[in-house]
Amino acid sequence: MIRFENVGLRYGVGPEVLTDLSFQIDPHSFQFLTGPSGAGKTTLLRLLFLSLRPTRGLISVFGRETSLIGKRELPGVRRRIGIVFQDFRLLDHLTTYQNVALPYRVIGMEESSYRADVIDLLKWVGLGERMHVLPPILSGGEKQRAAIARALITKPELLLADEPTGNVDPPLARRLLRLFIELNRLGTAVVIATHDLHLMDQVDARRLVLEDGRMEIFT
Ligand SMILES: Nc1ncnc2c1ncn2[C@@H]1O[C@H](COP(=O)(O)OP(=O)(O)OP(=O)(O)O)[C@@H](O)[C@H]1O
Repeated sequence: MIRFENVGLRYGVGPEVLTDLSFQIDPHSFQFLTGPSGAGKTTLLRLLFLSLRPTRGLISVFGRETSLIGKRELPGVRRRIGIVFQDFRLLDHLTTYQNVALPYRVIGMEESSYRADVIDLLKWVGLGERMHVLPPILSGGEKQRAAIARALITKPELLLADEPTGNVDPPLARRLLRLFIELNRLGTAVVIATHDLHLMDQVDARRLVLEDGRMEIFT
């Protein structure tokens, strides 16, 4: 599904933040991406989401080499990937429902064709009662779940989540983890960036560990 071959990444003229990364992410797989603060987890997620290009090496996504994917094709490839950002990135002037429906709205779909899906998904993440409120009055955990629902609405083949339990208490973190596991069971490959050891200890999953720009894999 995703393949990195000797990938290196530097920002501008700075030092290499990621060095010689070679690994694969398989369809339907579940893995954590971890490592100390500043190790490059967010940078790696941005490479996976095609919002950054490697400075050397090759990345292929869904069987296509990313350097050959043109700007006009990018939205189509990205629709197959869901991403939950560390800072949620919800639009404050749209309700929870409208935020989650946004990926459909931007491609001009009729509301009647997705309304029931959006409502079902909001119920699934426990926001059935909060769908008509604006994000500024949601709690941190509710925002987190709204961001997760928005990432899932297009039924992505790959879900990327950056510290998805960073702002929530342990019971909610466990609930979110169960949600990701359930999603994975339904067929989506999942990559969760986290440095929450307690969270990782709850699942027997592959760990991609970044340290000093290099990756070690524990299966
Ligand atoms: N836009 C940027 N320009 C220059 N340097 C950057 C940029 N973004 C990140 N860096 C640097 O790249 C390195 C990796 O950062 P990154 O945010 O990917 O790490 P991280 O593992 O996600 O950290 P954290 O766990 O604290 O979120 C850091 O040294 C950071 O300062």
